[in-house]
Amino acid sequence: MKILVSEPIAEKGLEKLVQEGATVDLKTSLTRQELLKIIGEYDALIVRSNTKVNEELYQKATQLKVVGRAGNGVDNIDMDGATKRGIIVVNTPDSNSVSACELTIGLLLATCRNIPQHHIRLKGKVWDRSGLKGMELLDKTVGIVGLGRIGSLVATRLKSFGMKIVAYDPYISDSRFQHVGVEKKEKLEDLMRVCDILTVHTPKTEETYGMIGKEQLAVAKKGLTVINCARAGIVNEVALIEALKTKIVARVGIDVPEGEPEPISPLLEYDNVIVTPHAGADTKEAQDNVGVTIAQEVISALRGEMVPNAVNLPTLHTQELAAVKNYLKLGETMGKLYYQLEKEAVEKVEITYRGEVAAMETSVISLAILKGLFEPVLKEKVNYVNASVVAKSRGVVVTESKESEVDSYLTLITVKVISKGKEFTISGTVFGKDDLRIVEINGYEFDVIPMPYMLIAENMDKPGVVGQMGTLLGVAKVNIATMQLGRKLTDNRAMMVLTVDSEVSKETLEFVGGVDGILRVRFVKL
Ligand SMILES: NC(=O)c1ccc[n+]([C@@H]2O[C@H](COP(=O)([O-])OP(=O)(O)OC[C@H]3O[C@@H](n4cnc5c(N)ncnc54)[C@H](O)[C@@H]3O)[C@@H](O)[C@H]2O)c1
Ligand SMILES: O=C(O)[C@H](O)COP(=O)(O)O
Repeated sequence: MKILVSEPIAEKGLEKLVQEGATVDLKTSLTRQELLKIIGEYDALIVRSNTKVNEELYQKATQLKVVGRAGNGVDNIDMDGATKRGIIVVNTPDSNSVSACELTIGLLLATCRNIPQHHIRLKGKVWDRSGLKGMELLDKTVGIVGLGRIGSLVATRLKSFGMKIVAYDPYISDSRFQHVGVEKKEKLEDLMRVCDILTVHTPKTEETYGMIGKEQLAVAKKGLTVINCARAGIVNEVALIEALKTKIVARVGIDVPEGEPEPISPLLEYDNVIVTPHAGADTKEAQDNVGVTIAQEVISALRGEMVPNAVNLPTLHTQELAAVKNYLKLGETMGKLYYQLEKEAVEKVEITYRGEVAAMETSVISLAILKGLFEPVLKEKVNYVNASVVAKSRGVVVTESKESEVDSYLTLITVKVISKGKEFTISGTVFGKDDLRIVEINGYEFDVIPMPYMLIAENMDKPGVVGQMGTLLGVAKVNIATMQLGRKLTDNRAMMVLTVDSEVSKETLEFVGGVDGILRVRFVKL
């Protein structure tokens, strides 16, 4: 595992990567050209907000499997490009929210009380309070745009100043507004009309970029204070400067000015504009959190495990992930069996979830099944991120259905693979906490614990076949660990599933296949 860290992360995070056996190169002052020259050597890249992870980089990054964003915002990462190539993007969305919230409050207080301006005068040995009258927060209205993680933390803290809080966020439920104790505004303009202080906490997207512009500032109360601790450009800087000139806006506090990391924003020229150089997450606590979390996630992702904060995968919280973990293993195992038993190209995959598993986040289990299905033919080129893209590109139709009830088991997954009119089915279950079992293949019933090496044979249900097979394996020094037989009395046929302790050579397989009554036999590796 070779990992390039292109921006500073906490020592603890670097240590964790090394402890997990990775070779880590910390190179935080590479030029773009230098980065592009060496990126082809690495399995993973860890960045913050200054490294542009885009098409130009992906084209050179021939080994890249994981991009770790040591932080929250992923606006510097081309997500489609990553997904297309099966590159998993992980971030640490919760690890620095408190620090970003506290800087927002800090900027808000500093802005409303002119703290930096006072500081600069006094440092210059000038004792002069004139022209810097501040504004109290008590009884003022703050308008929060984006009531997510940071917006909610800001709301909670500002309540203790005796402020009235209103918020605009069309993408969250009314109950979330109630839970945070904030008045909901249906329209952004309604919020702009009533607030004394505006603070933005949305991600930077096509929709939010410039969302606070000329029109929105035109309806604002005169003397508005604007705080942006989210991303540059969510508040349009040209409109903001115009509003400063016309005194619609009285003060501004900004953590990320346009042009980052170059200090080129025209806002820097205004005395009533306070700026910080994207320092929201720069606390020891946040960086330690972020560093350790991203190290864990990148390692898990490189090992092919499902990660809670994978940005280009269905969102899973840690608890949900713990609940589906064994089903991911089971699904992948079931998927892996198909191309090792059958040679027909897959046309359709029908997945049915029954019982307990039907109540879980099954979309990721379906991805695990597809990953397992295509892995034997595409090797490392398929993973959780691109499994459904791979299926689609191969013309495979995937359907998912759920039934809450199931006979005989508490929980059951059945995968039906359809190709050229033929159907292949496999079912599996999880007993107790983590006891995986394959319980059906093509209508034959078993209770098999999947193991790394297995022999699966179809045979005539007649005396002597099993014995001869055992003898031949013994001669070839292949030790049989377990053996199970499933039979269909209707057609005199049976299926044998053997778990063995070592690989089975082609020659041995041919001998076994030649036994009278063996219809076909396959060696399966899981
Ligand atoms: N300054 C820093 O150092 C720093 C640190 C961490 C995060 N951030 C930034 O802070 C911002 C918020 O982060 P978060 O963790 O709270 O994100 P979040 O995803 O938890 O919350 C964002 C909220 O914005 C809402 N939203 C999206 N589009 C919207 C729109 N058009 N109008 C109104 N609301 C909209 C979403 O519904 C969501 O509730 C992000 O831009 C993030 O990159 C900055
Ligand atoms: O999105 C984030 O996590 C913050 O904006 C911090 O960005 P940074 O890691 O570049 O400091």
